[in-house]
Amino acid sequence: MLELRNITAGYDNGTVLLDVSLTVPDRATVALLGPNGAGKTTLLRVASGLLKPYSGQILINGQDVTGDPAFKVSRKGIIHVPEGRGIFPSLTVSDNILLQSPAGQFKKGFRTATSTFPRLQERARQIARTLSGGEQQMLALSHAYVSDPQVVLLDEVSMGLAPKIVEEIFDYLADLGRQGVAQLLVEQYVGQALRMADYVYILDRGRISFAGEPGEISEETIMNSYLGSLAS
Ligand SMILES: Nc1ncnc2c1ncn2[C@@H]1O[C@H](COP(=O)(O)OP(=O)(O)OP(=O)(O)O)[C@@H](O)[C@H]1O
Repeated sequence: MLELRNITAGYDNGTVLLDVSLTVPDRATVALLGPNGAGKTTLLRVASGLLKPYSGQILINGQDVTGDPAFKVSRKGIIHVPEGRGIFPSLTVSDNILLQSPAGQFKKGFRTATSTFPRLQERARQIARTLSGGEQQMLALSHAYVSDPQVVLLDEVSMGLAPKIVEEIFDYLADLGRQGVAQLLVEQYVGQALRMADYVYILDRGRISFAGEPGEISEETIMNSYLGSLAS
């Protein structure tokens, strides 16, 4: 279980998150929604140890990891698939999978990645930057399969992809969920996120404005709240 407790965080030019608390229970899919600039990416960066919060705590299975660097947080089972895919564009597919795999487990990692995403097998020697957008996203997502994580933080993994590929990517996320991997999902496709999620949080200007189950809120209410946020 991943818990963020009363997180306040930001950058040199100002505070972005104000007293944010959020829990990702074991095996659950949690959607983190909100308008542009609300602080969703910042929250994922705090959760993965990339950004140290000003105050508040980050706990993994009850253990306080606040202030731990990202590599230590990832060793505890929190994998971050960042906005913009987070692959090494000038390396081959195979080398990217090598870097995603736990130390000494490349062969197993490669088998897992290519049985999940057969297209990566065909393109193993290809330089990652030359893959299609969908294939690059599959390569980014393979990190979540090969490293046997507890929780995957997914930042707009559907961004910039054709609708058919987006559907395919969501199928992979559903599959990952069935394997028992918990997910914290930042997503622009609100309807799809609501269908997949066990719990939903809405972030508005750095504060949680809603926390509950998907059945408690409609897509329309969420979209209207985005517009309200932009108008004010
Ligand atoms: N590295 C940074 N340095 C300074 N300010 C930043 C940095 N990254 C983000 N911000 C600012 O923090 C605020 C929240 O940004 P963040 O990317 O977390 O929002 P978001 O909800 O993910 O937005 P979007 O949906 O547009 O991706 C914005 O005002 C942004 O300009």
